[in-house]
Amino acid sequence: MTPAARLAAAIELLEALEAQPRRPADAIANDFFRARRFIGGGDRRAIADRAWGVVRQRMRLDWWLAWAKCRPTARMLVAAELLLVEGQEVESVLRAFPGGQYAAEPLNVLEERLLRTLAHHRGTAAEVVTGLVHPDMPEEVRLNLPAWVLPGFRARFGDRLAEEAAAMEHAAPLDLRANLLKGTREDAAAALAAEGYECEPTRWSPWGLRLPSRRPVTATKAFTDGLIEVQDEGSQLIALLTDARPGLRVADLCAGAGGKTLALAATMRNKGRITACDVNAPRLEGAVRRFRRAGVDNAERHLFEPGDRWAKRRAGQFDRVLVDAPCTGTGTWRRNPDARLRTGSQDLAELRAKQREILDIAAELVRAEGRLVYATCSLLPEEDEDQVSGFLDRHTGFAPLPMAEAWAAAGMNGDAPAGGKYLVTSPAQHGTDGFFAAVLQRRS
Ligand SMILES: C[S@@+](CC[C@H](N)C(=O)[O-])C[C@H]1O[C@@H](n2cnc3c(N)ncnc32)[C@H](O)[C@@H]1O
Repeated sequence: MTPAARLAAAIELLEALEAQPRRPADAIANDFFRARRFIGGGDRRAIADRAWGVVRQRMRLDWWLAWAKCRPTARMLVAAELLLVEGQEVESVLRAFPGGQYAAEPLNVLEERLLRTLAHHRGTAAEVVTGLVHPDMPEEVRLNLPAWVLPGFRARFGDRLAEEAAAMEHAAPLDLRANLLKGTREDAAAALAAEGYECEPTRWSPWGLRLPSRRPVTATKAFTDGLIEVQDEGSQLIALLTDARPGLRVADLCAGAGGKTLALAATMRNKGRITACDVNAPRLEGAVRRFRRAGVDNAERHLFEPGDRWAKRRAGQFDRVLVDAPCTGTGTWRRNPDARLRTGSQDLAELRAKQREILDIAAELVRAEGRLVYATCSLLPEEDEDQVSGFLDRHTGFAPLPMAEAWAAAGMNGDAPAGGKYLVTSPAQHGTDGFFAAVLQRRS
Protein backbone atom coordinates (compact mmCIF):
# COMPACT_ATOMS: atom_id res chain seq x y z
CA MET A 1 0.00 0.00 0.00
CA THR A 2 1.12 3.56 -0.58
CA PRO A 3 1.57 5.81 2.47
CA ALA A 4 -1.57 7.71 1.36
CA ALA A 5 -3.59 4.47 1.20
CA ARG A 6 -2.39 3.49 4.67
CA LEU A 7 -3.43 6.89 5.98
CA ALA A 8 -6.88 6.54 4.36
CA ALA A 9 -7.28 3.10 5.95
CA ALA A 10 -6.28 4.49 9.37
CA ILE A 11 -9.01 7.13 8.99
CA GLU A 12 -11.52 4.36 8.18
CA LEU A 13 -10.38 2.39 11.23
CA LEU A 14 -10.78 5.48 13.44
CA GLU A 15 -14.29 5.96 12.05
CA ALA A 16 -15.08 2.34 12.97
CA LEU A 17 -13.81 2.99 16.53
CA GLU A 18 -15.91 6.15 16.76
CA ALA A 19 -19.03 4.25 15.68
CA GLN A 20 -18.68 1.73 18.55
CA PRO A 21 -17.44 3.79 21.49
CA ARG A 22 -18.09 1.17 24.20
CA ARG A 23 -16.36 -1.72 22.41
CA PRO A 24 -12.65 -2.44 22.97
CA ALA A 25 -10.58 -1.03 20.12
CA ASP A 26 -8.58 -4.22 19.53
CA ALA A 27 -11.80 -6.19 18.93
CA ILE A 28 -12.93 -3.55 16.42
CA ALA A 29 -9.52 -3.59 14.74
CA ASN A 30 -9.61 -7.39 14.48
CA ASP A 31 -12.98 -7.20 12.70
CA PHE A 32 -11.71 -4.37 10.53
CA PHE A 33 -8.71 -6.33 9.27
CA ARG A 34 -10.64 -9.60 9.02
CA ALA A 35 -12.95 -7.86 6.55
CA ARG A 36 -9.88 -6.65 4.61
CA ARG A 37 -7.74 -9.74 4.32
CA PHE A 38 -5.96 -8.28 1.28
CA ILE A 39 -4.05 -5.95 3.64
CA GLY A 40 -0.64 -7.49 4.41
CA GLY A 41 1.12 -7.66 7.79
CA GLY A 42 3.39 -4.59 7.37
CA ASP A 43 0.51 -2.44 6.14
CA ARG A 44 -1.69 -3.60 9.02
CA ARG A 45 0.90 -2.60 11.54
CA ALA A 46 1.37 0.81 9.92
CA ILE A 47 -2.40 1.42 9.80
CA ALA A 48 -2.94 0.28 13.38
CA ASP A 49 0.08 2.32 14.62
CA ARG A 50 -1.31 5.46 13.00
CA ALA A 51 -4.79 4.90 14.47
CA TRP A 52 -3.40 4.03 17.95
CA GLY A 53 -1.19 7.12 17.76
CA VAL A 54 -4.36 9.22 17.50
CA VAL A 55 -6.15 7.24 20.22
CA ARG A 56 -3.17 7.63 22.58
CA GLN A 57 -3.25 11.40 22.20
CA ARG A 58 -6.99 11.75 21.77
CA MET A 59 -7.62 13.94 24.83
CA ARG A 60 -4.97 16.44 23.77
CA LEU A 61 -5.93 16.38 20.09
CA ASP A 62 -9.55 17.02 21.11
CA TRP A 63 -8.40 19.98 23.18
CA TRP A 64 -6.56 21.51 20.21
CA LEU A 65 -9.47 20.90 17.83
CA ALA A 66 -12.00 22.32 20.32
CA TRP A 67 -9.76 25.37 20.68
CA ALA A 68 -9.93 25.80 16.88
CA LYS A 69 -13.73 25.24 17.07
CA CYS A 70 -13.34 22.17 14.91
CA ARG A 71 -15.33 18.94 15.19
CA PRO A 72 -12.98 16.00 15.95
CA THR A 73 -13.62 14.01 12.77
CA ALA A 74 -11.26 11.12 12.03
CA ARG A 75 -9.77 13.12 9.14
CA MET A 76 -9.04 16.16 11.27
CA LEU A 77 -7.70 14.05 14.12
CA VAL A 78 -5.22 12.41 11.75
CA ALA A 79 -4.29 15.74 10.19
CA ALA A 80 -3.79 17.27 13.65
CA GLU A 81 -1.70 14.26 14.73
CA LEU A 82 0.62 14.70 11.74
CA LEU A 83 0.95 18.38 12.52
CA LEU A 84 1.14 18.42 16.31
CA VAL A 85 2.57 15.02 17.26
CA GLU A 86 4.82 14.33 14.28
CA GLY A 87 5.64 18.01 13.83
CA GLN A 88 5.04 18.00 10.06
CA GLU A 89 4.56 21.25 8.16
CA VAL A 90 1.11 22.17 6.80
CA GLU A 91 2.11 21.56 3.17
CA SER A 92 3.34 18.09 4.03
CA VAL A 93 0.07 17.29 5.87
CA LEU A 94 -1.90 18.49 2.84
CA ARG A 95 0.13 16.17 0.61
CA ALA A 96 -0.83 13.21 2.83
CA PHE A 97 -4.42 13.71 1.63
CA PRO A 98 -3.91 13.59 -2.17
CA GLY A 99 -7.33 12.19 -3.19
CA GLY A 100 -7.79 9.65 -5.95
CA GLN A 101 -8.17 5.89 -5.70
CA TYR A 102 -7.31 4.41 -2.24
CA ALA A 103 -6.23 7.78 -0.80
CA ALA A 104 -8.01 10.19 1.52
CA GLU A 105 -9.88 13.05 -0.16
CA PRO A 106 -7.94 16.33 -0.12
CA LEU A 107 -8.68 18.50 2.93
CA ASN A 108 -11.46 20.93 1.98
CA VAL A 109 -11.17 24.69 2.32
CA LEU A 110 -12.53 24.73 5.86
CA GLU A 111 -10.35 21.81 7.02
CA GLU A 112 -7.27 23.44 5.52
CA ARG A 113 -8.08 26.73 7.23
CA LEU A 114 -8.43 24.96 10.59
CA LEU A 115 -5.15 23.17 10.04
CA ARG A 116 -3.39 26.46 9.31
CA THR A 117 -4.91 27.95 12.47
CA LEU A 118 -3.53 25.06 14.53
CA ALA A 119 -0.15 25.41 12.86
CA HIS A 120 -0.11 29.15 13.57
CA HIS A 121 -0.99 28.60 17.22
CA ARG A 122 1.57 25.82 17.50
CA GLY A 123 4.16 28.07 15.91
CA THR A 124 3.44 31.20 17.91
CA ALA A 125 2.75 29.87 21.38
CA ALA A 126 6.18 30.51 22.81
CA GLU A 127 5.25 28.68 25.96
CA VAL A 128 4.34 25.44 24.23
CA VAL A 129 5.95 22.88 26.49
CA THR A 130 6.62 19.93 24.29
CA GLY A 131 4.86 18.45 21.27
CA LEU A 132 1.19 18.52 22.01
CA VAL A 133 1.24 19.82 25.53
CA HIS A 134 0.16 23.41 26.05
CA PRO A 135 0.16 25.34 29.33
CA ASP A 136 -3.48 26.42 28.84
CA MET A 137 -4.57 22.79 28.97
CA PRO A 138 -6.38 21.71 32.12
CA GLU A 139 -4.32 19.38 34.28
CA GLU A 140 -6.10 16.20 33.18
CA VAL A 141 -5.48 16.97 29.50
CA ARG A 142 -1.89 17.89 30.18
CA LEU A 143 -1.40 14.57 31.95
CA ASN A 144 -3.49 12.76 29.32
CA LEU A 145 -5.61 11.21 32.08
CA PRO A 146 -9.36 11.48 32.58
CA ALA A 147 -10.31 13.79 35.48
CA TRP A 148 -12.06 11.03 37.46
CA VAL A 149 -8.78 9.12 38.06
CA LEU A 150 -6.80 12.12 39.28
CA PRO A 151 -7.69 11.93 43.00
CA GLY A 152 -6.86 8.20 43.12
CA PHE A 153 -3.70 8.54 41.05
CA ARG A 154 -2.53 11.50 43.13
CA ALA A 155 -2.99 9.46 46.28
CA ARG A 156 -1.11 6.55 44.68
CA PHE A 157 1.78 8.39 43.03
CA GLY A 158 2.10 11.74 44.82
CA ASP A 159 4.73 13.85 43.08
CA ARG A 160 5.56 10.98 40.70
CA LEU A 161 2.19 11.39 38.98
CA ALA A 162 3.52 13.14 35.86
CA GLU A 163 6.24 10.50 35.44
CA GLU A 164 3.71 7.66 35.69
CA ALA A 165 1.25 9.43 33.39
CA ALA A 166 4.04 9.80 30.81
CA ALA A 167 4.95 6.10 31.10
CA MET A 168 1.29 5.20 30.48
CA GLU A 169 1.37 7.03 27.16
CA HIS A 170 3.94 4.81 25.51
CA ALA A 171 3.26 1.50 23.86
CA ALA A 172 4.15 -1.43 26.12
CA PRO A 173 6.77 -4.03 25.21
CA LEU A 174 5.47 -7.52 24.56
CA ASP A 175 5.92 -9.88 27.50
CA LEU A 176 5.79 -13.64 27.18
CA ARG A 177 5.70 -16.36 29.79
CA ALA A 178 7.66 -19.54 29.20
CA ASN A 179 5.37 -22.50 29.84
CA LEU A 180 7.26 -24.63 32.35
CA LEU A 181 5.02 -27.59 31.53
CA LYS A 182 6.77 -27.75 28.15
CA GLY A 183 10.30 -26.56 28.86
CA THR A 184 12.49 -23.96 30.55
CA ARG A 185 12.64 -20.24 29.89
CA GLU A 186 15.93 -20.86 28.07
CA ASP A 187 14.24 -23.48 25.84
CA ALA A 188 11.50 -20.99 24.96
CA ALA A 189 14.02 -18.21 24.26
CA ALA A 190 16.06 -20.52 22.01
CA ALA A 191 12.95 -21.62 20.09
CA LEU A 192 11.95 -17.99 19.56
CA ALA A 193 15.47 -16.97 18.54
CA ALA A 194 15.46 -19.76 15.93
CA GLU A 195 12.40 -18.05 14.42
CA GLY A 196 14.03 -14.63 14.46
CA TYR A 197 12.53 -13.34 17.71
CA GLU A 198 15.27 -12.15 20.06
CA CYS A 199 14.03 -11.57 23.59
CA GLU A 200 15.40 -10.72 27.01
CA PRO A 201 14.62 -12.40 30.33
CA THR A 202 12.37 -10.23 32.50
CA ARG A 203 13.64 -8.65 35.69
CA TRP A 204 11.20 -10.03 38.26
CA SER A 205 9.41 -13.03 36.85
CA PRO A 206 11.59 -16.15 36.53
CA TRP A 207 9.44 -17.26 33.57
CA GLY A 208 9.25 -14.01 31.65
CA LEU A 209 10.70 -13.05 28.28
CA ARG A 210 10.41 -9.58 26.82
CA LEU A 211 10.31 -8.54 23.17
CA PRO A 212 11.09 -4.86 22.65
CA SER A 213 7.92 -4.25 20.64
CA ARG A 214 4.71 -5.94 19.60
CA ARG A 215 5.26 -8.70 17.07
CA PRO A 216 2.92 -11.38 15.82
CA VAL A 217 4.24 -14.12 18.13
CA THR A 218 1.03 -16.13 17.90
CA ALA A 219 2.14 -17.15 14.39
CA THR A 220 5.37 -18.72 15.69
CA LYS A 221 5.91 -22.44 16.18
CA ALA A 222 7.03 -21.72 19.75
CA PHE A 223 3.54 -20.37 20.41
CA THR A 224 1.55 -23.06 18.59
CA ASP A 225 3.65 -25.72 20.36
CA GLY A 226 2.65 -24.19 23.70
CA LEU A 227 6.16 -23.14 24.76
CA ILE A 228 5.04 -19.56 25.40
CA GLU A 229 2.00 -17.51 26.33
CA VAL A 230 1.51 -13.78 25.96
CA GLN A 231 1.31 -12.35 29.50
CA ASP A 232 2.54 -9.10 31.02
CA GLU A 233 5.27 -9.60 33.62
CA GLY A 234 3.08 -8.01 36.31
CA SER A 235 0.36 -10.55 35.60
CA GLN A 236 2.92 -13.37 35.86
CA LEU A 237 3.89 -12.08 39.32
CA ILE A 238 0.30 -12.37 40.50
CA ALA A 239 0.13 -15.98 39.40
CA LEU A 240 3.44 -16.62 41.21
CA LEU A 241 2.24 -14.96 44.41
CA THR A 242 -0.81 -17.21 44.46
CA ASP A 243 1.68 -19.92 45.46
CA ALA A 244 -0.31 -22.72 43.83
CA ARG A 245 1.76 -25.80 44.63
CA PRO A 246 1.50 -29.32 43.24
CA GLY A 247 -1.38 -31.23 44.81
CA LEU A 248 -3.33 -28.19 46.06
CA ARG A 249 -6.96 -27.38 45.38
CA VAL A 250 -7.12 -23.98 43.67
CA ALA A 251 -9.97 -21.76 42.47
CA ASP A 252 -9.38 -19.07 39.87
CA LEU A 253 -12.64 -17.19 40.40
CA CYS A 254 -12.41 -14.63 37.59
CA ALA A 255 -10.50 -16.74 35.13
CA GLY A 256 -11.65 -15.14 31.87
CA ALA A 257 -9.94 -17.06 29.07
CA GLY A 258 -7.55 -18.64 31.56
CA GLY A 259 -4.49 -16.36 31.34
CA LYS A 260 -3.58 -16.89 34.99
CA THR A 261 -5.04 -20.41 35.21
CA LEU A 262 -2.38 -21.51 32.72
CA ALA A 263 0.37 -20.05 34.88
CA LEU A 264 -1.11 -21.62 38.03
CA ALA A 265 -1.18 -25.02 36.33
CA ALA A 266 2.51 -24.60 35.56
CA THR A 267 3.44 -23.88 39.20
CA MET A 268 1.33 -26.91 40.18
CA ARG A 269 3.16 -29.03 37.60
CA ASN A 270 -0.28 -30.24 36.53
CA LYS A 271 -0.81 -31.90 39.94
CA GLY A 272 -3.79 -31.07 42.14
CA ARG A 273 -6.90 -29.41 40.74
CA ILE A 274 -7.76 -25.92 39.51
CA THR A 275 -11.27 -24.72 38.88
CA ALA A 276 -11.44 -21.81 36.47
CA CYS A 277 -14.66 -19.84 36.99
CA ASP A 278 -16.19 -16.87 35.25
CA VAL A 279 -19.58 -15.35 34.44
CA ASN A 280 -18.69 -14.91 30.79
CA ALA A 281 -19.30 -18.12 28.82
CA PRO A 282 -17.45 -17.24 25.58
CA ARG A 283 -14.40 -16.10 27.56
CA LEU A 284 -14.32 -19.28 29.63
CA GLU A 285 -14.83 -21.34 26.50
CA GLY A 286 -11.76 -19.63 25.04
CA ALA A 287 -9.70 -21.22 27.83
CA VAL A 288 -10.24 -24.75 26.47
CA ARG A 289 -8.04 -24.30 23.43
CA ARG A 290 -5.36 -22.59 25.52
CA PHE A 291 -5.31 -25.40 28.11
CA ARG A 292 -4.86 -27.91 25.30
CA ARG A 293 -2.04 -26.00 23.62
CA ALA A 294 -0.22 -25.50 26.93
CA GLY A 295 -0.57 -29.16 27.97
CA VAL A 296 -2.67 -28.28 31.03
CA ASP A 297 -4.71 -31.23 32.23
CA ASN A 298 -5.54 -30.40 35.84
CA ALA A 299 -8.02 -27.59 35.13
CA GLU A 300 -11.79 -27.74 35.00
CA ARG A 301 -14.19 -24.89 34.24
CA HIS A 302 -17.23 -23.58 36.02
CA LEU A 303 -19.57 -20.98 34.56
CA PHE A 304 -21.30 -18.92 37.26
CA GLU A 305 -24.98 -18.52 36.58
CA PRO A 306 -27.66 -16.59 38.49
CA GLY A 307 -28.71 -18.52 41.62
CA ASP A 308 -25.62 -20.71 41.35
CA ARG A 309 -24.95 -22.86 44.46
CA TRP A 310 -21.50 -24.00 43.35
CA ALA A 311 -19.67 -21.79 45.87
CA LYS A 312 -21.99 -22.65 48.76
CA ARG A 313 -21.36 -26.36 48.22
CA ARG A 314 -17.60 -25.86 48.20
CA ALA A 315 -17.24 -23.69 51.30
CA GLY A 316 -13.83 -24.14 52.95
CA GLN A 317 -12.53 -26.53 50.28
CA PHE A 318 -9.80 -24.51 48.56
CA ASP A 319 -6.17 -24.05 49.57
CA ARG A 320 -5.81 -21.06 47.23
CA VAL A 321 -8.43 -18.77 45.78
CA LEU A 322 -7.40 -16.18 43.23
CA VAL A 323 -9.71 -13.24 42.59
CA ASP A 324 -8.35 -11.51 39.49
CA ALA A 325 -11.15 -9.02 39.79
CA PRO A 326 -13.00 -7.18 37.04
CA CYS A 327 -11.70 -3.61 37.34
CA THR A 328 -11.28 -0.33 35.49
CA GLY A 329 -7.98 -1.58 34.04
CA THR A 330 -6.24 1.76 34.69
CA GLY A 331 -2.95 -0.14 35.02
CA THR A 332 -3.13 -1.34 31.42
CA TRP A 333 -3.73 1.96 29.68
CA ARG A 334 -0.35 1.91 27.91
CA ARG A 335 -1.46 -1.38 26.32
CA ASN A 336 -5.13 -0.44 25.78
CA PRO A 337 -4.97 3.29 25.03
CA ASP A 338 -8.67 3.40 24.10
CA ALA A 339 -9.73 2.22 27.58
CA ARG A 340 -9.09 5.62 29.18
CA LEU A 341 -11.62 7.09 26.74
CA ARG A 342 -14.22 4.38 27.35
CA THR A 343 -14.13 4.08 31.14
CA GLY A 344 -15.74 6.51 33.59
CA SER A 345 -16.51 7.11 37.25
CA GLN A 346 -19.81 5.25 36.90
CA ASP A 347 -17.84 2.13 35.87
CA LEU A 348 -15.64 2.54 38.92
CA ALA A 349 -18.66 2.62 41.25
CA GLU A 350 -20.20 -0.47 39.61
CA LEU A 351 -16.95 -2.39 39.60
CA ARG A 352 -16.27 -1.68 43.26
CA ALA A 353 -19.62 -3.21 44.18
CA LYS A 354 -18.85 -6.24 42.02
CA GLN A 355 -15.37 -6.67 43.52
CA ARG A 356 -16.81 -6.62 47.01
CA GLU A 357 -19.41 -9.24 46.10
CA ILE A 358 -16.82 -11.56 44.50
CA LEU A 359 -14.46 -11.16 47.47
CA ASP A 360 -17.20 -12.22 49.87
CA ILE A 361 -17.84 -15.36 47.82
CA ALA A 362 -14.10 -16.05 47.68
CA ALA A 363 -13.78 -15.78 51.47
CA GLU A 364 -16.21 -18.65 51.93
CA LEU A 365 -14.24 -20.92 49.63
CA VAL A 366 -10.88 -20.67 51.42
CA ARG A 367 -10.05 -23.36 53.95
CA ALA A 368 -8.41 -22.56 57.32
CA GLU A 369 -4.72 -21.69 56.76
CA GLY A 370 -5.51 -21.27 53.07
CA ARG A 371 -4.95 -18.08 51.04
CA LEU A 372 -7.03 -15.64 49.10
CA VAL A 373 -5.16 -13.54 46.54
CA TYR A 374 -6.99 -10.41 45.46
CA ALA A 375 -5.61 -8.77 42.33
CA THR A 376 -6.53 -6.00 39.93
CA CYS A 377 -4.90 -4.40 36.92
CA SER A 378 -5.91 -1.01 38.30
CA LEU A 379 -3.81 1.52 40.17
CA LEU A 380 -6.75 3.25 41.83
CA PRO A 381 -6.65 2.76 45.63
CA GLU A 382 -10.47 2.62 45.59
CA GLU A 383 -10.26 -0.75 43.85
CA ASP A 384 -7.11 -1.89 45.63
CA GLU A 385 -6.13 -1.02 49.21
CA ASP A 386 -9.59 0.39 50.05
CA GLN A 387 -11.30 -2.73 48.75
CA VAL A 388 -8.95 -4.94 50.79
CA SER A 389 -9.39 -2.91 53.95
CA GLY A 390 -13.19 -3.18 53.61
CA PHE A 391 -12.77 -6.94 53.16
CA LEU A 392 -10.57 -7.26 56.26
CA ASP A 393 -13.19 -5.38 58.30
CA ARG A 394 -15.90 -7.80 57.15
CA HIS A 395 -13.77 -10.96 57.41
CA THR A 396 -11.72 -10.79 60.57
CA GLY A 397 -10.36 -14.33 60.13
CA PHE A 398 -8.07 -13.06 57.31
CA ALA A 399 -4.82 -11.11 57.58
CA PRO A 400 -2.48 -9.80 54.88
CA LEU A 401 0.74 -11.69 54.37
CA PRO A 402 3.52 -9.07 53.98
CA MET A 403 4.81 -8.96 50.44
CA ALA A 404 8.38 -9.97 51.30
CA GLU A 405 7.05 -13.09 53.03
CA ALA A 406 4.63 -13.95 50.21
CA TRP A 407 7.44 -13.41 47.70
CA ALA A 408 9.85 -15.71 49.53
CA ALA A 409 7.10 -18.30 50.14
CA ALA A 410 6.47 -18.45 46.41
CA GLY A 411 10.14 -19.44 45.96
CA MET A 412 11.21 -16.31 44.12
CA ASN A 413 14.74 -15.03 44.12
CA GLY A 414 15.84 -11.55 45.02
CA ASP A 415 13.83 -8.74 46.52
CA ALA A 416 10.13 -8.32 45.92
CA PRO A 417 9.37 -5.47 43.48
CA ALA A 418 7.58 -3.70 46.32
CA GLY A 419 7.82 -3.76 50.08
CA GLY A 420 4.93 -3.35 52.49
CA LYS A 421 1.74 -5.33 52.67
CA TYR A 422 0.77 -5.35 49.02
CA LEU A 423 2.26 -5.70 45.57
CA VAL A 424 1.91 -2.61 43.43
CA THR A 425 3.65 -2.53 40.05
CA SER A 426 3.61 0.42 37.69
CA PRO A 427 4.84 1.23 34.19
CA ALA A 428 7.34 3.88 35.31
CA GLN A 429 8.73 2.06 38.35
CA HIS A 430 8.77 -1.54 37.15
CA GLY A 431 8.33 -1.39 33.38
CA THR A 432 5.26 -3.61 33.73
CA ASP A 433 1.57 -2.87 33.53
CA GLY A 434 0.08 -1.53 36.74
CA PHE A 435 -1.03 -4.35 39.00
CA PHE A 436 -2.13 -4.62 42.58
CA ALA A 437 -2.15 -7.81 44.65
CA ALA A 438 -2.90 -8.64 48.27
CA VAL A 439 -2.17 -12.08 49.69
CA LEU A 440 -4.68 -12.69 52.48
CA GLN A 441 -4.09 -15.61 54.79
CA ARG A 442 -7.03 -17.27 56.55
CA ARG A 443 -6.22 -17.92 60.19
CA SER A 444 -9.43 -19.62 61.15
C1 LIG B 1 -9.39 -9.15 34.89
S1 LIG B 1 -10.46 -10.19 34.04
C2 LIG B 1 -9.73 -11.77 34.26
C3 LIG B 1 -8.51 -12.04 33.44
C4 LIG B 1 -7.98 -13.44 33.59
N1 LIG B 1 -7.85 -13.87 34.96
C5 LIG B 1 -6.63 -13.57 32.92
O1 LIG B 1 -5.60 -13.63 33.60
O2 LIG B 1 -6.58 -13.59 31.69
C6 LIG B 1 -11.84 -10.27 35.08
C7 LIG B 1 -12.84 -11.34 34.75
O3 LIG B 1 -13.85 -11.31 35.75
C8 LIG B 1 -15.03 -11.81 35.17
N2 LIG B 1 -16.16 -11.51 36.06
C9 LIG B 1 -16.95 -10.41 36.10
N3 LIG B 1 -17.87 -10.54 37.07
C10 LIG B 1 -17.65 -11.73 37.68
C11 LIG B 1 -18.27 -12.43 38.76
N4 LIG B 1 -19.30 -11.91 39.40
N5 LIG B 1 -17.79 -13.64 39.09
C12 LIG B 1 -16.72 -14.17 38.43
N6 LIG B 1 -16.10 -13.56 37.41
C13 LIG B 1 -16.55 -12.35 37.04
C14 LIG B 1 -15.04 -11.14 33.81
O4 LIG B 1 -15.88 -11.83 32.91
C15 LIG B 1 -13.55 -11.19 33.42
O5 LIG B 1 -13.29 -12.31 32.63
